[in-house]
Formats: sequence, structure tokens, C-alpha cells
Amino acid sequence: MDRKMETKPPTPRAVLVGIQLPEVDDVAHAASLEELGRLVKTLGYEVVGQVSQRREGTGAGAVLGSGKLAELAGFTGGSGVVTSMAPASRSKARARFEEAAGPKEAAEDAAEDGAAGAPRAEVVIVDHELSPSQIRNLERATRAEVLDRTGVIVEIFHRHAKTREAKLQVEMARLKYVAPRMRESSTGGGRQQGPGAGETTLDLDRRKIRDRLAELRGQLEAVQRDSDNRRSARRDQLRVALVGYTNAGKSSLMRALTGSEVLVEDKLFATLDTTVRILQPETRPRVLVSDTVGFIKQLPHDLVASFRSTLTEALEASLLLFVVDASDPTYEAQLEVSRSVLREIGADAVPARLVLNKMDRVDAGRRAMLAEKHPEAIMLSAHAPEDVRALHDRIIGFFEAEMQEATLSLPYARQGLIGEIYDSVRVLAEDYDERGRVLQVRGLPGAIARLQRSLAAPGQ
Ligand SMILES: Nc1nc2c(ncn2[C@@H]2O[C@H](COP(=O)(O)OP(=O)(O)OP(=O)(O)O)[C@@H](O)[C@H]2O)c(=O)[nH]1
Ligand SMILES: [Mg+2]
Repeated sequence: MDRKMETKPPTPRAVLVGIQLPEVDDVAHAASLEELGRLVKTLGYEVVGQVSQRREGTGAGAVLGSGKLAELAGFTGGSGVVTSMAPASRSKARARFEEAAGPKEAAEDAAEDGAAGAPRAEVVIVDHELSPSQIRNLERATRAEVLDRTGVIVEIFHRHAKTREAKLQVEMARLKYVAPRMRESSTGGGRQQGPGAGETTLDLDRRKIRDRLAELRGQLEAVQRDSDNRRSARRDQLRVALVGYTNAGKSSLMRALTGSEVLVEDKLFATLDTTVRILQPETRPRVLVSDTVGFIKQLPHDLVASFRSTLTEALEASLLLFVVDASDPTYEAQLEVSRSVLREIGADAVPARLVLNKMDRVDAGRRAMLAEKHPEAIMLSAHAPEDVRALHDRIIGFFEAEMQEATLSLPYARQGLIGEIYDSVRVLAEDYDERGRVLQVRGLPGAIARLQRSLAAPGQ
């Protein structure tokens, strides 16, 4: 996908900025910047360096202290100080000075850049949510485009959304993100806006954005009514949803369990839309498996709202498979993020099983540690067919334990319901009496209750 052409368009160069807060340890801080780097690469940027600082908070006017700000400007060719009119010559000299004095990364970068006019980073990406004025200050000090973590995630969602529902939701989240920042940055003069900002939305004034949001909301409601109808047709079916942190391996498991061709990529947010497929080999009644969008820390609030709708699938499932990349050193933090998003959308009441995936990458010592910490977890590798078969059996086992047996009487006049019965419960035996068919069935209590209600209702 990435190598469709020999002549690549110039890759924007980005510098990452991280603030290490007192409560964040070194491993978590490094992992967070690592993850930000992967997000940024997903957007097609090249990461050329990073600037990181321990601070009490992220609220400072220019985020970084003055020394670190100058170090950052060394990557971008800015003045390193927050002024609206820093002359370029001074900023260059200053940048060189800071690069020479800076840490190894900055020095290496300066060496690689060489003479004047050498490529510099055009984008600064901060691993925290920034206020519009912080963005403006950083832009002034660095002369680069500034994006925060939220902006990066919103942009990825924007590029990856495929279904109409996802597109509408993401456009709404994006407008809400862009609107306040657009107002601020317009005071900074007619600087070019980079790929993150979106040229067309920037041309709209705030009233137009409000109108557009109202319009989108209306369209979204219509689309959601449709998908509600589709969902209610699936109600009371045996449904299992794969949920978890981005890149944990949900789609890989989906493929393995259902034999479907869903997208699997070593990218964050490869999947943005829920897909539903039938568990293979097919069972009676069949089990539906949903693949869902992944979670990430500091998920922008408006995107949580869009998750809520895509994740209605998960809410309505009888079983959640909580997929975790067990080979990731920060898997526990990822697990916590996923749990809190599920809590936020009210899915914490749905029965869940922890699935520790990518065990093929885990050594014996770590395996023992994981087994002790999560004795109830299912350990597997999505790439190992025997593991996937075992998971398949666990899923069936779960539903079997939930199922009950019942007798349904199907009057001759109501034979039209037979298809629905076979779809939603397993028919164990079929008999006839003077009134019609008598079926011995096994299924989920909800499905049986629904069929009994349909049978009790007066026929048409
Ligand atoms: N070694 C190993 N790699 C795996 C395993 N499962 C998935 N992967 C890899 O992990 C990467 C992400 O897999 P996906 O299935 O796309 O992950 P996802 O959870 O659907 O990710 P998003 O859709 O981005 O949220 C891919 O490169 C997979 O090949 C596993 O069991 N072992
Ligand atoms: Mg996926």
C-alpha cells in the first residue's frame, strides 16, 4: 500500500515533544512518545527527533521551558522564543547554537542537515492536548505547524473512516476540534496550514461550521436509524465482540475466527468501522463476531462519542473478548484505557473474557508472570490455528452455558416463523400435533422469550 509509486511525494518531517509529568515513570513516558511516533507515521510523516522535558504540568504558555523551546526550534528553524515577528536570520543562528549545545539527537540532525536551506522539520507534534494559545505560541517560536495528540488522532480517523456513519461522525469531531483553533491561528497571519488542518474547513467561518454541524447531525441521525434497524434485526442472536487497544490483534482474530478478509495492518487505527461476520465453522444457531475500532489513551472526547455509536455493537453483544497485546511492556496501561472507555460507554456490564494475544512473542518467564497475574485469561496467538480453534470452542462453551431449553408450539397458521426460529435457536427435535409443529429448542433466554412473544401474538 505504501509503496505504490517509485517517486514518493516529499515526506513531511516531524519533531515530537513530550512532557514527563511527575506521576509518569520513564517506561510509560517513553512508551507514550513511541506510540505518538507510530501515530505520526500512520499520518505519513517522518519523525526526525524528539524533545522531552520533565515538568510539573502541561499548562505553561509555550509548553516547554525556554531552553527546551530553543532546542525544539533547532529542529524547525524557528527563533525559539515566543514573538510574533522573529526575524529569520536570528532564528537560524540561534537554532545552530542550540543544536550544537543540544543533546545527541539534535546534534546528529544538525550534522545531517548541513548547509543553509537544509531540510528541517515542518511539523511539531506535542504528546498532550494543547490550548489554542499554546499552539499559537509554539508556532511562533518554531515557525512550524503544530499539532497535538488529539489533532493527530482526529486526522487519522478522518483519513481512515470508510462507512458513511464513521465519516459523518469523524467530520463532526474534526470540525469541533478545528473551530476554536482556527479562530486563534487566524491572528497569526496568513501562514500556510499544513496537512492536519484541512484547507476547506479553515475557510469556513464559525457560523458556517455551526450550520455544517447541524447538517451533519441530521444526516447522522438518519444513518443511525438505518443501522439501528439492522442491529435490531440481529438482536438476541449469539454475538461476540472483539474489543481492545489499537494494534492488539482484534482484526487478526476476526480473520482467523470467521475466515473473512478484514484489514490487518501493523498500524494504529487500521480498523475504524465495526464489521460483523459469522463464526466459522458455522454453528447452530450461528454466532456473530464483531470487529471494532481500537482504543487509545487520551482519546479526544468527541471521538469517544463517535465510538459510542460504532461500539453499540459491543454493547449489544453477549460476550466481549477483551484483546490485549501481551508482548507490549505497557499492556496493563492499555488494558486500563480500554476498560475506562468501555465504562464510559456503559459496556462494562457485558460479560467479558480477557484474551492475551501475541503470546508467540512472549518468553517463558513473562508467560509465567502473565499466567499468575491473569489466571482467568485466555492466552493465545492469532497466528496459531490451534489457538484459534481453542478460542472458537471457548466461545461456543460460553454460549452453551447461557442457553436454555424450551418447547415452542408453532400453529399451522404461523409456519412463516420457522425461518426465524431456525436462525435464532437450535432445534433439537421436531414433532407434530393437531395444532401444528412442536419444537424442542435450545437457545439464549432472550431469543426464546422473543420467539414465545411472537408466537403468542395474534397471527396476521
Ligand atoms: N506476532 C504476532 N503478531 C500479531 C498477532 N496478532 C496480530 N499481530 C500483528 O499485530 C498487528 C496488528 O494487528 P491487527 O489485527 O490489525 O490489530 P487490531 O487490533 O485490529 O488493530 P486496529 O484495527 O488498528 O485497532 C499486525 O501486524 C498483526 O499481524 C499475534 O498473535 N502474534
Ligand atoms: Mg483492526
